[in-house]
Amino acid sequence: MSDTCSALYDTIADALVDQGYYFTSTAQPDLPTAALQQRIQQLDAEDAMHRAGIGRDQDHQLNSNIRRDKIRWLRHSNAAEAAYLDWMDGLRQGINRRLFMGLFDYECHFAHYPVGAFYKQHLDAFKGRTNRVLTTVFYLNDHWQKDQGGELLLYNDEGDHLLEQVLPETGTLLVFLSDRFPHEVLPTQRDRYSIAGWFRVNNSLNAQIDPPT
Ligand SMILES: O=C(O)CCC(=O)C(=O)O
Ligand SMILES: [Fe+2]
Repeated sequence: MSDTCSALYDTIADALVDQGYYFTSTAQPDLPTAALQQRIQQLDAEDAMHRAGIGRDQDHQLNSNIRRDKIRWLRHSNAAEAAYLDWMDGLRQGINRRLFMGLFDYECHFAHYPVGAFYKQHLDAFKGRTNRVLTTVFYLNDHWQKDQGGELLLYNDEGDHLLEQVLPETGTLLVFLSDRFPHEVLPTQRDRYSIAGWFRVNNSLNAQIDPPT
C-alpha cells in the first residue's frame, strides 16, 4: 500500500467518523480515470447499458418518475473495471482497519444520465434493514459547468437541509453512510457519467431487501 493511499484512507475514515461523509474533487492518481471514461463510452455505444430499476419494484412507469439513468455493473473481466474494483477493495480494507466496520464486499455500476435524466431524493439503504452500508460515487465528466445541471445534492438526515452540492466533474469522489444521507441528482443538461457503488456487510439474513437494480 502506498503512503498516499494510507493518508487518503486516514482522511476518509476521519471524515466518516466526524460527519458521516467524505468528498474530494482532487483526482486520485491511482484510479484509472481515463480508461474508465473510455470504457463507459464504449459500453454506451455498444448499447450494453440498461434502464435502472428501484428495489424490487418492476413498475417501469413509477421507476421512470424517480430515476432515469442507464446502468451496467462493473466486472473483473475488463482491465479498467478490475482496476477500479481493486482500488475500492483497498479502500474497503483501509476503512475496516481503521473503523472496524466489517465491510465484506463491494459492488458498483456505471451510470449514464442522458439529457433530462435525474434521480429524485432517496436513501440508498434503510436503517437496520440492509447490508449496504457505505455508498461511493465517482464522476467521469470533463469540464462540467454549473449551468449544466446534474449536480448531486446531499442532505442531512431529515432531508430538509442541504449539506453539499457536488458537480459531477472528472475525479470527484464522494463516500457516505448509505442509510443516513438522503440525496438526489438534478436533471442534467448534458450526458452525465458516473460510477455508483456500495460496500456491504455480510448480513445475509437481511440481504433480500437490498435493491437489485
Ligand atoms: O450519480 C450520482 O451522483 C448519485 C447516484 C445515486 O444516488 C444512486 O445511484 O443511488
Ligand atoms: Fe443513491
